[in-house]
Formats: sequence, C-alpha cells, structure tokens
Amino acid sequence: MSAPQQSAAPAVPDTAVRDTADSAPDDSASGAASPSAPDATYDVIVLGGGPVGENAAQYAIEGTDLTAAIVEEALLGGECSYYACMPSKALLRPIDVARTTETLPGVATAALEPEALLARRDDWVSHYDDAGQARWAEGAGLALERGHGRLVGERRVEVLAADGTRRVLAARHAVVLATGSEAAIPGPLQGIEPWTSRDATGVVEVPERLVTIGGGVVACEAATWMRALGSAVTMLVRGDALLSSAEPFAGEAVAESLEGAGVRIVREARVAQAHRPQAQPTGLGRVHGGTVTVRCEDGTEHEADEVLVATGRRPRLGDVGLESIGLGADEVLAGRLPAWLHAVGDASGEAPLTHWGKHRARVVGARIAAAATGAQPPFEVPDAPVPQVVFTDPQVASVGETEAQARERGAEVVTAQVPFGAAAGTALLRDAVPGRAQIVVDRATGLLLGAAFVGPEAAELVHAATVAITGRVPVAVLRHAVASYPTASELWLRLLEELPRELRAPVGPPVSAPGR
Ligand SMILES: Cc1cc2nc3c(=O)[nH]c(=O)nc-3n(C[C@H](O)[C@H](O)[C@H](O)COP(=O)(O)OP(=O)(O)OC[C@H]3O[C@@H](n4cnc5c(N)ncnc54)[C@H](O)[C@@H]3O)c2cc1C
Ligand SMILES: NC(=O)c1ccc[n+]([C@@H]2O[C@H](COP(=O)([O-])OP(=O)(O)OC[C@H]3O[C@@H](n4cnc5c(N)ncnc54)[C@H](O)[C@@H]3O)[C@@H](O)[C@H]2O)c1
Repeated sequence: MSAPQQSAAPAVPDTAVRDTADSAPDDSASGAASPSAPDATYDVIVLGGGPVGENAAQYAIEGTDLTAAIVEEALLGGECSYYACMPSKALLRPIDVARTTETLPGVATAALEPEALLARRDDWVSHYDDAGQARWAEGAGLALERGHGRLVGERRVEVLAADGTRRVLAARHAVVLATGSEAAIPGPLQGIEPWTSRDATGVVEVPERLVTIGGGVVACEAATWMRALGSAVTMLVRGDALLSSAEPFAGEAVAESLEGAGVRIVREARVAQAHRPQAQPTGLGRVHGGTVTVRCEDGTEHEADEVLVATGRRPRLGDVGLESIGLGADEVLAGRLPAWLHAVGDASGEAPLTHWGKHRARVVGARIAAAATGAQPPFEVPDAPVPQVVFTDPQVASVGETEAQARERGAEVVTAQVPFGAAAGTALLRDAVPGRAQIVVDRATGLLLGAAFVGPEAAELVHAATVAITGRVPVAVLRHAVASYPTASELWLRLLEELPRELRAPVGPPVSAPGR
C-alpha cells in the first residue's frame, strides 16, 4: 500500500559514519554470534523512522559529536505522518468547521467538497513522498539506512534493502526499537481483505455502505469522516459504549452526535463470521472486493460494500531479530532489556500516541546521549500523565486518571462536573453546545488526578490540566490562575467552583504552593 523509497546508501555523507576499526562492539563479550563484520558503525542505531524513532535519534546526538542512523523500511515519518494522525486530522478539521457553521447564525452553512477534502489530505501526507523528511534527517545530522532492520546480535543490526543487498551495522552505545505498531485483525475478519485505518485515512473510493468493527478512537474518528464523505456507516461495537476507556459521558456524547449525523450504532455486536467474494488488495483506500457480509454471534447479519477493522493495534516486534539476543516480545513489553537496548513509542507497549511516544523518545534519547558522553543525565518526571484528544464532534480531550481508575486504585476522590457550555467562552463557540467537563481531585492533597473535556474545540483545554498534574498544582492554587474573559478556559473557574469550599479555598496564609 505504501510506496517505499529505497536506497542502499546512507542519506548523509560518510563523514557521519565513524571508522569502525577500533571501536566496533566486541561480540565475544555477550557470546552472541555476529554474521559478519560491520559495514558501518554508529554510536546509536534506531530501528524505525516514525515520529518516535526520529525523536530518539535526534535527542541521542543533539549537542554532542555522537552519530546516529535511522533504519527505515518504508516512508520516513512513519504511520503517523502518512496513514494515521496527519491524514485523519486533515480530513476532520474541515468537517468540524462545516459542522460549526450549521450552529452559528450569521454565517452560511458550509458544504463539504469531498474531492477538495481528499486533495487536502493528499497534500498533508506529502503525496506519500518522504523527501522532506529525508532532508530533515540529513539536516539534523542523522544517517538514513533504507531497508528492513533486524537485530543480529548484541548492538548489531542487519539491514535488508529492497534490492536484496544486506548491510551490517554496529552500534557503539545503543540500539533503539521504534518499529511502531500494526492493526490487530480478529480471526473472523482475516482473509476478507478488510480496510484497516490505513485505508480509511487514505480513502480514495468512498464505499456506499461501510461497516466499522470496534468502538474505540479509530472507529469513532473514521465514522465521522466517512459519514461526512457520504458513506452509510454502521458501527458494530462489542460492548455497550463507545470510547470505553474514557469517562462514560464522553462515549455517550460522541454516540449521540454520530447517531444525529446518521451513523447506525449496533451495541453488544460480537462478530462471529465474515464473508466476501472476490476479496483482493486493490490498493490503499480502494474497495477491496465484493459485498461483505458480517455475521454476529446473535445471528444478525450486516451487509456492506466495505468493512473497516478498528479493533486496536499491537507492537510491531515480530521480525526485529529479538531471538538473536535471546529475547522475545514479552521482555520488550515488560521493559526487561539489556542496558544497550531501548524500546520507545508504539513498539514499547506504552500508550500508542504520537506525542507520548515522542516524549519518551526525547527522554530515552537524552539518557543515551548522557551515558555515551559521561554527562549528567537530564532531570526527569517519572509519573508524567498521558493526555489524549479524540477529534470527533464533540472532541474528547482528557488527561490523567478517569474517576473510575482513581477509585479503583483506592484514591479518595472528589469530582466536579459542569456542562461544556457553562462558561461564556465555550457558550459562544456554537449556539447549541453539547458536552461536559469534569475534573477528578484527590481529597487528601487537593491535587488534580484527571480531567476530561467533551465539547467543541475541547482539544486546547486539556493542556492546562496536563500542566497542573505534572507540576502538582493544588486546586486551591489553580483557582488563582485567572483565565481571560470570555475564553473557553474560564471553564476551569466553573469546574473549581463546583468543588467543596475546603478544597478550593482553604483558609490560611497567602501563597503556600511548593517552591515559592
Ligand atoms: C488512524 C490513526 C490515527 C491516529 N491519530 C493520532 C493522533 O491524532 N494523535 C496521536 O497522538 N496519535 C495518533 N495515532 C497514533 C500514532 O499514529 C502512533 O502512536 C504513532 O504513529 C507511533 O509512532 P512510532 O514512531 O512509535 O511508530 P510508527 O509511526 O508506526 O513508525 C514506525 C516506523 O518503523 C518502520 N519499521 C517498522 N519495522 C521496521 C524494521 N524492522 N526495519 C525498518 N523499519 C521498520 C515503519 O515502516 C514505520 O515507518 C493514530 C493512529 C491511527 C491508527
Ligand atoms: N486522536 C488520537 O489520538 C488517535 C486516533 C486514532 C488512533 N489513536 C490510537 O491508536 C490506537 C488504536 O486505535 P483503535 O481504535 O484501533 O483501538 P482502541 O483500543 O481505541 O479501540 C479498540 C476497539 O475495538 C474493540 N475490540 C477489540 N477487539 C475486538 C474484537 N475482537 N472484536 C470486536 N471489537 C473488538 C474494543 O472493545 C474497542 O472498542 C489507540 O490506542 C489510540 O490511542 C489515537
């Protein structure tokens, strides 16, 4: 589906590749066999050039004279740039704007132009060409080794290029696994060439009838743009809610909105079988064969022109040579790795989100640089919270723990909830404002544990919560962080006002925040 660009040679001048004579790793130290002497040696080798691998490589050499290579078998920039975040958000933003115009008197309702929308998507994925990313890598002083990389021993990586040539690379200090993830396709749907998220973001032929399987982020976002493009969408959800890992009111609001737009949501629908004549890989975003019939365990059948499987992703660790160093995927996912080997991003099993993977890559990259140069490792925050935005209408923006997660952990929590339109700034966004906002606060410390904003343009509200959780700002102090009038951020004031007085306005001397 992708159009890999292949070249056996590194994309940066050979000056970035140090002489290997006296510094190649000593294989005898580990007892691991090396298939051959290295063709090149770098200080750091990163397997996988997605956003996470790029950041790991960049931070591992920044401000040093270390060298790093990124090994990439397809498009430099990874899933996020060409098949995931960027195309999906490029599709969703005009849809969001058009929806907003439906609710705002004083502006004509905007009509979507499907062809122009897909053309915008194509621009945002650089027409599946990674030349710009390759230029960035070169500018950052990173070597680019094109081909499939796998470990072949301790700090050894073999790169198999598209033309069949093999190069063995040696890493003086570290190897980073940043190989991303792949769509998980349940058994009954294998063999019928279903769409994955790649086809949905790369849509070329809009199927008249689309069935989606799954009730998570991909299903909800894709249902939004596929419905807007004209598909009759039926979502088969095996549970009773959408976005089940978020606060319950998030899934309810998104379901109401999708149903309002004409999407059919079938809950408790467990897929037992799927059938399709002439299933074939016709290309990215094209209909992959004849009519699909999906049969559920309760005997109901759903017919469609295409089926999108959105049932989660799994780390891509199957063909990275872990066995050559006596490890398996379980060790990677549990973080049981030798000191020279690191895993980051989707491949690590941590939250499969670009910003989180990139953050961890910066941390790990800086650690590698410090260890390699003998510098003091940079300060880290071990329990930084993970934010996420689901770009549905309404948007779902959340960070930290949900109320249920905090209670399950045994925390004594207080929550505050307000309608999303409770502040003048949010009420002005649309004439009818759906959604809610909620904060979860630890009763004993007054610290924020989690926050969720469900509403139009909620995305930008969540960073304040991320800052408050990361910086351990008590709600009594947060109350004095004044939002401008009339902005959406004033929702914070409304939320804090809902908390018990002893938490938000305790009596005492002025200013008691730590560090002041
Ligand atoms: C439809 C969709 C929308 C998304 N939207 C968002 C969003 O809005 N915001 C967000 O934060 N996250 C989003 N995500 C998640 C995000 O795409 C991932 O978290 C992110 O791409 C992970 O980056 P990565 O670098 O770890 O992996 P990837 O982006 O998957 O990159 C891995 C790279 O490694 C290469 N590779 C793999 N194995 C090898 C090998 N053996 N040798 C050489 N190269 C190899 C691959 O070709 C690929 O280029 C979305 C995901 C999907 C599916
Ligand atoms: N805006 C964003 O940040 C964004 C957008 C898209 C994807 N992503 C990331 O990509 C990852 C993958 O997204 P996703 O939606 O595929 O996964 P997900 O984990 O969000 O949702 C998977 C859904 O599939 C269901 N499911 C799992 N196995 C099933 C089966 N065998 N049969 C039927 N249903 C099944 C689950 O119950 C759930 O509803 C997510 O973890 C998400 O973080 C992020």
